[in-house]
Amino acid sequence: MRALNSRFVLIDITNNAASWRHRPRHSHVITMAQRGGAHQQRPSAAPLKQSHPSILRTPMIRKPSDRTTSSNGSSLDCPNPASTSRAAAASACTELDLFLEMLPMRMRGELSGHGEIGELIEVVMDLGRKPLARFPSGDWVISDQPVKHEDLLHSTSKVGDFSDDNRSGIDRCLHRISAIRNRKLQIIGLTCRVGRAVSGSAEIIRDLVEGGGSILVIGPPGVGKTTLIREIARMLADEHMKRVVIVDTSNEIGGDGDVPHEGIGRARRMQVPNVNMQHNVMIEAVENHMPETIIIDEIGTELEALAASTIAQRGVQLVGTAHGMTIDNIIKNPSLQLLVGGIESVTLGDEEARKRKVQKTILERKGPSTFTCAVEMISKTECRVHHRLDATVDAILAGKSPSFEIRQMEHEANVPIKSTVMTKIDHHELSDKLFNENTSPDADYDEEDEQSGLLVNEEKRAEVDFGDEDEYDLPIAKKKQRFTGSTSTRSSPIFVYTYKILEADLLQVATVMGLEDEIDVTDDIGMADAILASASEIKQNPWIRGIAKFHKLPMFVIKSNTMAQMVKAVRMILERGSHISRSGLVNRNSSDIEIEDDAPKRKPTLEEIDALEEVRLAIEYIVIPGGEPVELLPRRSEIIARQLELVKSYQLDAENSGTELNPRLQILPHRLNKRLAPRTLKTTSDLQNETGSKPLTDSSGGTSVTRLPFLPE
Ligand SMILES: Nc1ncnc2c1ncn2[C@@H]1O[C@H](COP(=O)(O)OP(=O)(O)OP(=O)(O)O)[C@@H](O)[C@H]1O
Repeated sequence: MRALNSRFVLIDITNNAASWRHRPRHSHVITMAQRGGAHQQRPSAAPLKQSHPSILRTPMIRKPSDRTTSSNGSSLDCPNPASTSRAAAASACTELDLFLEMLPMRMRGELSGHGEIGELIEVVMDLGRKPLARFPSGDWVISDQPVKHEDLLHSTSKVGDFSDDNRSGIDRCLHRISAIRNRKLQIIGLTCRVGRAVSGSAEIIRDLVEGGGSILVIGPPGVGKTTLIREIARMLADEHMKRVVIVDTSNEIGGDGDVPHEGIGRARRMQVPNVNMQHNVMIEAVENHMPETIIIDEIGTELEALAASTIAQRGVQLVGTAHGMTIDNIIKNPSLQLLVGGIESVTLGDEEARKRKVQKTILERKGPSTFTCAVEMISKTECRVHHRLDATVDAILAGKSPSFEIRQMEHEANVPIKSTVMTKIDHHELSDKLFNENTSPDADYDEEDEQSGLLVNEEKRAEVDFGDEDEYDLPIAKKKQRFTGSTSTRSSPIFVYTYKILEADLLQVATVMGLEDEIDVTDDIGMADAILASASEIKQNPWIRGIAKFHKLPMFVIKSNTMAQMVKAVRMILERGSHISRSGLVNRNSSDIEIEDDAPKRKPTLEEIDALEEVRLAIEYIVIPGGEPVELLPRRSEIIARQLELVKSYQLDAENSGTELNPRLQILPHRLNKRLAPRTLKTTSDLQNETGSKPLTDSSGGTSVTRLPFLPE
């Protein structure tokens, strides 16, 4: 079993992997042999190695007459689409051959001999740079000769017109060719992605697809979202005889050209003339073509989210994708919030707040979420399933841990092999959970599993995970530079090795503080300048201290993974790193450097807690992600002073927007001066004297404020 994070309770619902190897009812993996006809196996003489057995392809018919000679005398494996009709070429060659043919001759020769050519993901051609091929195993330099204008011209001449989103394709193929232009709009770079219909790729969520609910697929670029929903379209149209309409904004699901690719089966495809019209076409699909299911790739704007919610309200099953790592990203994205029902801040009465045991100002879901369930794609063969999206959103907004199921699939056979139901919980909740609960985190789930024919392990087992990987993490790009800086003038950032703290959170905080060039993360402890860990993890795993000692690294410890603590940690790490050498960063007394809470030493009153929580929620859910100001409730002046401290600890600005008798803060989406000035905490009278209704200046006295950058989706 793979190592899991200690913040999860893991209940393995499979006794062994074999119990999941049986297919869900009615399901079968469609292989090329089973589908026959157009999906027959490639003749063994085919020149290109294709390692994935379930990739749909047109049959390879190779006759001597098919071989053509290019202008430079080279022999090609496929007929030249320019000399025959594109449709004929498509049926006579594999799509990969057509893809390779689009590349300049010198690159084609090198690339087609590569051992992993069947798994090629992308070819990247940037003017004046060496052309690169991206494989699952990593990037590969195709040629030492830099890309020339002629190379780009050759490739663009082989593809269709570029639409306003700078994307194009090859007729009846699923490849996506994306252009980068210079300021004169000339093409100076191309990203050529190999598109494939991967039969069986939707087996991992077959039960959700067949269940008829709307499904939101989330994942980072390139993880396989489009491939998954293409297969869902085919599955629903061909196996379940549903009326499926695909709104194909970039022709990526159904391929380029007017006749859609066979990978979508009987599903119909509507093209979108202009990316800004995607939402119109979504509504048109429902109004004109009586679909039972609508498939839509890349819901990215508020209008598209609105159209999706309209479609869902009309009882049509919706399968859509959005960029983002987790549902939390969608909640924090103001354009996409609607997909999860929208969010509002609600102020409860004293009585209600006491009854619910929550602070007075809480965040709540505004309405029903557009999608029934959500799938967070971790990789092409692994995903997290949130069976009830609204319950997940409610849990996140209430600061609780959502329940989800992790599913894995055998790569080659596209057969689901493992499923685990998980709840992410805090350590102090852990022991209660382990000893007081004998039930699954989601009691309804057992029933559903049994109904859907999944074998459920009788002895559901709760485990604490002590592995290295955070299941809720997704990998991010990490720089691998060694810090060799001497003293005050370090040119490279300080590298932090985080332990059980999301690297993305740390980077996000650094970006918000404008310090992204000064601090970075590394997963190589040998390269790190400091370790940042959470106190609860260190309690669980005291050996981390040994590692820190061995590498002579200072260890900064935060008590909770809040943004405010992270801001303080960044500041402290940089303060220490900015004026001392690497050896100076060593924590000589080898004790942890604790990041103190901003909270007062005395026990805070309920009113204070309520007021500070109001600030935290407003900043983390509205001001930072939405870039909007938030006006807080009127408070007593001492409390406002505490709120202001907290606002400033996020490096944000605030103004007094109330009256003298009824002061209240408005948090502004401006960040304070980037310089690491010591914090000066203002008293309430300072606040009233200084601000009136004007924005507060920061401690450096500067009044110019820059707009807070939007956080990545
Ligand atoms: N199950 C799979 N097996 C093999 N290859 C796959 C699979 N899923 C996707 N791929 C390949 O991975 C690449 C990226 O896939 P895809 O375009 O579906 O990703 P995406 O998440 O939609 O990306 P983006 O968000 O950038 O549009 C493609 O080359 C595709 O052929």
